[in-house]
Amino acid sequence: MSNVYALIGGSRLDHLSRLEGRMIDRIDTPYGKEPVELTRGQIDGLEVVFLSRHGVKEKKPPHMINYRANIWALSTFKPKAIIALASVGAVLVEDEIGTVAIPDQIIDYTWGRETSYNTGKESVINFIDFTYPFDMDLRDEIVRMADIMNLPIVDGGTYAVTQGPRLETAAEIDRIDRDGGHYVGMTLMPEACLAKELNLPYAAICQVVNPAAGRGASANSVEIASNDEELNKVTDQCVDLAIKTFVELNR
Ligand SMILES: CSC[C@H]1O[C@H](OP(=O)(O)O)[C@H](O)[C@@H]1O
Ligand code: HPA
Repeated sequence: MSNVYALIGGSRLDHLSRLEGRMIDRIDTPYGKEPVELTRGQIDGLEVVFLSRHGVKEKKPPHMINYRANIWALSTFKPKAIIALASVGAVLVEDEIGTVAIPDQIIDYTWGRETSYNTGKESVINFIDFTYPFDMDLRDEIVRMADIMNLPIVDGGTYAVTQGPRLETAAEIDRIDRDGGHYVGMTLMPEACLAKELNLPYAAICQVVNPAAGRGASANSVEIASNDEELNKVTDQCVDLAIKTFVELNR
């Protein structure tokens, strides 16, 4: 098989209509009975495997996603890079709805999730270096491609991962702000550290869909409606940015 690149779609993208020669794989993993459904195909001559993080038919809320199975299933294709799309709330008021950010740091506030492939039965524990949670070369490539595409993005920022599925309180967002968080979402952990344990270059493209709790006009202004044209346009731009980055990496 030629080089394969992996795209993870989040709450705003559960299928990739641009895939040609589409094939569906259901991958069994050691991490639960349910196989992980992946879609494979070509875009611009490139082999792409697509994962809908929340599932295909049944939608798993962020705290119930089987992250270990998802990343394991992707790893069976030995992807050269994984780009994850994620919707976020903006902690800072200057980051308006529609802002695209390429985060470079993570603060993890989740609990009770399976965060490792270490089982306690191995003779060697895999203590990964997680100083820089995203693959910096892949991040740089995404940022460079956004520049070539003339797509405005925020280069960097800290993604705070909350447990969900409830949204945060205003005080929790104030705390995240004091801690140095810029974007808030519920899914990039443990996705990022599991990818790192398996040595898979992983980076994220985040799309702001609402001001975080207490930072916007309304109490709960999460806007994930799939019929919102402006937001859909930005999601398409994020997909385009990911695919063009893959094409560039493959040159
Ligand atoms: C009401 S927030 C919805 C959902 O959006 C984000 O998911 P994803 O990263 O898959 O786009 C967020 O983390 C929540 O899970
Ligand atoms: N909080 C947590 N996750 C989110 C948000 C939010 O405000 N918006 C989109 N995903």
